Amino acid sequence: MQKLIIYGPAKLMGEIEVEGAKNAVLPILTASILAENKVIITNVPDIADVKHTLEILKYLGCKVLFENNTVVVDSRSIKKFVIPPEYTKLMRSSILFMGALLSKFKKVELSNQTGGCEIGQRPIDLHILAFRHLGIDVSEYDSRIICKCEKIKSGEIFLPIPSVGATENIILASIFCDDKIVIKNAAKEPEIADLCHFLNKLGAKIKGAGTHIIKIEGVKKLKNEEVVHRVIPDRIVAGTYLCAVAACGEEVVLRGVFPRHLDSILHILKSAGCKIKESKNEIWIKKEGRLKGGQRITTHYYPGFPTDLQAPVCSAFVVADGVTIIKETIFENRFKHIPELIKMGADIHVEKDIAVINGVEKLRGCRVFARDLRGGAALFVAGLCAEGVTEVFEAEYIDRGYEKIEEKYSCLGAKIIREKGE
Ligand SMILES: CC(=O)N[C@H]1[C@@H](OP(=O)(O)OP(=O)(O)OC[C@H]2O[C@@H](n3ccc(=O)[nH]c3=O)[C@H](O)[C@@H]2O)O[C@H](CO)[C@@H](O)[C@@H]1O
Ligand SMILES: C=C(OP(=O)(O)O)C(=O)O
Repeated sequence: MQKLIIYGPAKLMGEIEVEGAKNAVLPILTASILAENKVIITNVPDIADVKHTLEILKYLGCKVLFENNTVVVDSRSIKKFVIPPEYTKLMRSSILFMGALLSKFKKVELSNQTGGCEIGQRPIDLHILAFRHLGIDVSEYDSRIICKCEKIKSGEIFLPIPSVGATENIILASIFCDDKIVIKNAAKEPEIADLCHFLNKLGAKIKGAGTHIIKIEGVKKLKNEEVVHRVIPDRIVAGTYLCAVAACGEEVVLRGVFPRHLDSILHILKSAGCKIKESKNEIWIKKEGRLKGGQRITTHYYPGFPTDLQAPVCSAFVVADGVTIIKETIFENRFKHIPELIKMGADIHVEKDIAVINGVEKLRGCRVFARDLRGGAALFVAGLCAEGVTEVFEAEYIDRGYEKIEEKYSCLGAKIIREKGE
């Protein structure tokens, strides 16, 4: 078990380059099995979920190289369309191989036991309903899902919830459809636009990505040429840096970010007293004194406040002056960081999906356990601003989505070491 030992309180100063987005690179790597030639993907974060995806690609028969944040995938040798549970269990987004393998082979078989963090029930009913609507025969036996079809039929799909994963799976399954597929109430997250941008480079015909209506015109074949694609910056990693500066104070410049992807968190932190300036690819943040409470934060689909930043922002407002209310509307079980924050001295009351935070002057370091990725990041942020030593156990959760977190925050002046835990 990995643990991060943080010697707080830290003042964060300096400049940092934000890594590529986990939630964009995972579907893009999955989509790379469709390419007719090599793909070169740059700005790939060196995180556990990327390594797991590469393991699946290799298992399927792809040739894969990962060096210096660049992945080269050659899927011309891909042979398999069945993914065993030991691979799907590695992470949640293994479910996206359903759509990609269906496009490739018109059949796919995988375990419905996908891994990742337990933050809610996370059913895949909308993925399956949509597949059936496209003429795909979907059956489930012994926790395995088997999908097959002769062709992908045209049509319109209305998603009752703008699910990110369902939107991506439908897109991946649709690129060779017999005419046109329209997804209504599609998810608008920037990572979906990045996936579609990549697929269009490969030769797909997708319009409307980033809006609620996505139109896919089926193509017979993709282009046989090498494609290079740079993954968009990780808005959640960037948002976590912003929360850390808001919690600890001082002055940081985030480089290589898209500020427009971060509007919701920037708005909240500005209202809470942080000084922030944005330019095309940079955000400057300065925080002096205590953050102002009094904020009402409700998670929502993009461009609303992201559920993935709910835990990190919670750690920032734990030490704010005043009461802050956070409502989690996307996942049922995403407050697992709160009992750990309370151990550190936070004053938080949870009633169903609402957390009421009475800001305290300071936190004190102690032993805490990460229970999921973003909850782990929240404990890391809390450890940075706490007095004394915080040990964050089960740091493997954090490693799913943050590249070398201790090294990056050390560059900003924090004192952190990583150790094998007990
Ligand atoms: C790899 C990736 O990109 N993960 C992100 C993706 O997860 P993921 O794609 O799993 O999230 P979804 O947008 O699908 O889930 C949103 C809500 O819809 C529900 N739902 C979803 C599908 C379905 O078939 N039925 C159903 O009821 C889920 O339980 C959840 O309550 O979007 C989430 C919401 O922004 C983020 O927290 C995750 O970081
Ligand atoms: C919940 C997350 O990821 P995943 O959907 O991969 O579990 C996340 O990135 O916060």
